[in-house]
Parts: sequence; structure tokens; C-alpha cells
Amino acid sequence: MNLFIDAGNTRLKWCLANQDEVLASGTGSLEDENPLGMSGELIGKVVSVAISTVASEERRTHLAGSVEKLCQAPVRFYWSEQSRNGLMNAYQDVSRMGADRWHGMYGAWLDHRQGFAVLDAGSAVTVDYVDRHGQHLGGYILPGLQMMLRSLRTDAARIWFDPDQGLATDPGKSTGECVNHGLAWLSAAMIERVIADARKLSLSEILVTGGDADRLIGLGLPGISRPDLVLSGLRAIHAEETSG
Ligand SMILES: Nc1ncnc2c1ncn2[C@@H]1O[C@H](COP(=O)(O)OP(=O)(O)O)[C@@H](O)[C@H]1O
Ligand SMILES: CC(C)(COP(=O)(O)O)[C@@H](O)C(=O)NCCC(=O)O
Ligand SMILES: [K+]
Repeated sequence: MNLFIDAGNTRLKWCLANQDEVLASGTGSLEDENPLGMSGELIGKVVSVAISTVASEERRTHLAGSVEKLCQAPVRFYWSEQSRNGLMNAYQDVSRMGADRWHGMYGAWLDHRQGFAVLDAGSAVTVDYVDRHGQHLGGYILPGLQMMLRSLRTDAARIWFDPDQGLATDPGKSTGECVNHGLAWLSAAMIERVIADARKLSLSEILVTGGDADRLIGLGLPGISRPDLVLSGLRAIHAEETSG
């Protein structure tokens, strides 16, 4: 079995899979002693490890070392590419693009050939547009929900509030409401823009992934929830690279 890991800035997402099916999946944290939270029985099944990561070089090296030791299996990292199987990256310097974005787009490209947007709502939010010819048209990088809350709390002296996960967007009447409704209101505005862009660019689907995907769908994003998008792109690329 192959172990696939999507190591973001907040969490690790993993799945254990062979060519055809996923046997197990879960989340973990690089800060934990057992970063994947996998049972010994599952770890024993791992013969190779493929990783997509946007973590710092220091965290990446730490992850590679601990996974290699834990699984006693070779670890291979996959990065952004210029093109694959008809999908074409708009970046001139593709080494600058977060691997999660490329693997998410590739996961989407395998199932949706009619043009799509990928919205990854993780530590940062990324939006990427791909037309029906497989051409990546470019995208956006925005601060994520927790990042915005954190910056309000740490960079403004008189903003005290309890964060909530509410979806209300009406004008707030206390600091807490103003902050929480404000973030929902901002997310709703982003959703409107993504919908308008998708219409303008004739993209037929919006695929949503990342820890805050459900929240965006709750705020009215008419998207298909694909929590596995990055891992499924990574699995496909690993299969293509190691077959034959
Ligand atoms: N169990 C969880 N642990 C941490 N963050 C979570 C969890 N569930 C939802 N989230 C939300 O998901 C976001 C992180 O999403 P994720 O896709 O895991 O990020 P990344 O890929 O950057 O590691 C956080 O900002 C938080 O709002
Ligand atoms: C934009 C990102 C931080 C999103 O990753 P996340 O925070 O969700 O884990 C990541 O894709 C990244 O580090 N990108 C490098 C810059 C770029 O894609 O152009
Ligand atoms: K993201």
C-alpha cells in the first residue's frame, strides 16, 4: 500500500491506498509525536510514501525524517509542474506554485473536463481557474479564516472577541458580531466574485476543498465538496510516475 500525505500549513491529511481504492484516511499534525495518528497495523502496510507539501524546508525535512522512520519506507515528494496530461500551468516559474494547488487542480482535471474553479480554503485560501482546454488561467491567494481572525486579535489593540463559526452577515452590534459577521460577509463577497468569474470564463464547476470548505458552502458557494482533491491528484501523479 502507498501512503499519500498532503502537508499544509495547519494540518497533515493522509490516505493509505493501492491503485484502485483508499483503505484508510485521516488527519494529523507535525507537532504530534505520531504525526499521522496511524495505527501500527496500518503503518505496517506502507511500502512507499508520496508527499505534497507547502510547509517550510525545515518542517519538510522533519516530516520526511519522521515518516521514513515510522514507516520504514522510501519517501518521495511531488511538486508543481509545467503541464501534465493536458493540464497546463499558467505560472512561468512553476517551482513557485504551492504543490497543493497543482495537485488539487490535477485531481479536478481528472474528473471535470468542462472548465472549473478550485477553491482551497485552508490556512490560506487559494482560487484557481482552469478552462475546458486544460489551460490554467491563473488564480488568487488570500488569507484564510483563522489567519484573518489571528491578525485582528494580535495587530489591533482594542479588538476583543470570541470567534464563532456563525454564518450571519448582517451588520454587527458588538465587537464580536462586527468581527464574526465581517468575516462571513467578506467570504460571501468572495463567493459572489468566484461565481461571477466562473460565469464569465464559462467554467461549469466550482470544486471546494480545505478545512473551511463546508463553511463556504454554508455561506452560499454553489460548489462540489471534494475534501480529497489534493490527495487524489497526488495519487494519480504517483501512479503515472511509477507505473511501467
Ligand atoms: N480539526 C481541525 N483542525 C484545524 N483546523 C481545522 C479543523 N477543522 C477545520 N479547520 C479549519 O481548517 C483550516 C485549515 O484547513 P486545512 O485545509 O487543513 O489547511 P492546510 O491545508 O493549510 O493545512 C483552519 O483555518 C480551520 O479554520
Ligand atoms: C498559498 C498556500 C500558502 C496555500 O497553502 P495552505 O496555507 O492552505 O496550506 C500554498 O499554496 C503556498 O505556499 N503557495 C506558494 C505560493 C504560490 O502558490 O504562488
Ligand atoms: K489552501
